[in-house]
Amino acid sequence: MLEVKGLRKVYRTGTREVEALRDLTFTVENGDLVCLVGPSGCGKTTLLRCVSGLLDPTSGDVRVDGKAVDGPPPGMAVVFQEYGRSLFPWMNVRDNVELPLKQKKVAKARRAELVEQSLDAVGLTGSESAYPWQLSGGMQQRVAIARAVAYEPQTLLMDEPFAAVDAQTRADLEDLVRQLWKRLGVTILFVTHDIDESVYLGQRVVMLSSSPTVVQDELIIDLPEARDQLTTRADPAFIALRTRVYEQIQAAKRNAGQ
Ligand SMILES: Nc1ncnc2c1ncn2[C@@H]1O[C@H](COP(=O)(O)OP(=O)(O)OP(=O)(O)O)[C@@H](O)[C@H]1O
Repeated sequence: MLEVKGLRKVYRTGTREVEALRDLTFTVENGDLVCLVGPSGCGKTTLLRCVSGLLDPTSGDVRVDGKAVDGPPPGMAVVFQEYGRSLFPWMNVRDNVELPLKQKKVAKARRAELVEQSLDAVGLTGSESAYPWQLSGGMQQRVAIARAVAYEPQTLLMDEPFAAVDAQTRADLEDLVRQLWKRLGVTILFVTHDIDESVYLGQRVVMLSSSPTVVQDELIIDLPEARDQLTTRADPAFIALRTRVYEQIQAAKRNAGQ
């Protein structure tokens, strides 16, 4: 279980202070797929950096299975928005996916197996020898997802991973995430500013206010487990849920303006 309790982050640069996160509390049960949605600049990246141990919070804490996070937790992998910057251009696809496994000291034969399986899972079998710059944006993001999946994480953090790809690729990648989640039983915390995406993907949506950020509301997404881009998005229940999330985000912006 991932627990975020009373998380606060104030950035201090010289005499300037920015209170990015004011007070965030929420939990993600093992095996859940939870989406965090909030307006631009509300501190989503800051939150993920605190959860993944890359940044120290000013106060509050993050626990994974009861243990306080102090540095990157071993069973966690992150997929960032900027795939162009997260893949090494001088390494081919195979080597990019294999690198974290080498760092984890996984034996060679097992590494080869994991690389093959994860590239197959994201539909990239045959692209092992290509370099990132020879691939489309959507394919590069698939490589980043394969790299995270090969690591066999218990928890996968995704920071607006599809913000930079076109709409059709985005829809394919959303379906890929749900498919991998079901197949691997991994816990996913997926951050997005896209309301429709949060409702389509999540079992639960945690809505954040504008900065300084608090949890505005949480919503259970009681849509059928089997989702597809056409029928789910046309379902009146989907439309009602997205309207609720939209209203909450608008309310959060109004409150911030006061
Ligand atoms: N290193 C830093 N130093 C000072 N302020 C920062 C730093 N990083 C982020 N901030 C500030 O903290 C706030 C939250 O930023 P953050 O990038 O976490 O938001 P976000 O929700 O991920 O943004 P976006 O939706 O645009 O990706 C912003 O006001 C930002 O300017």
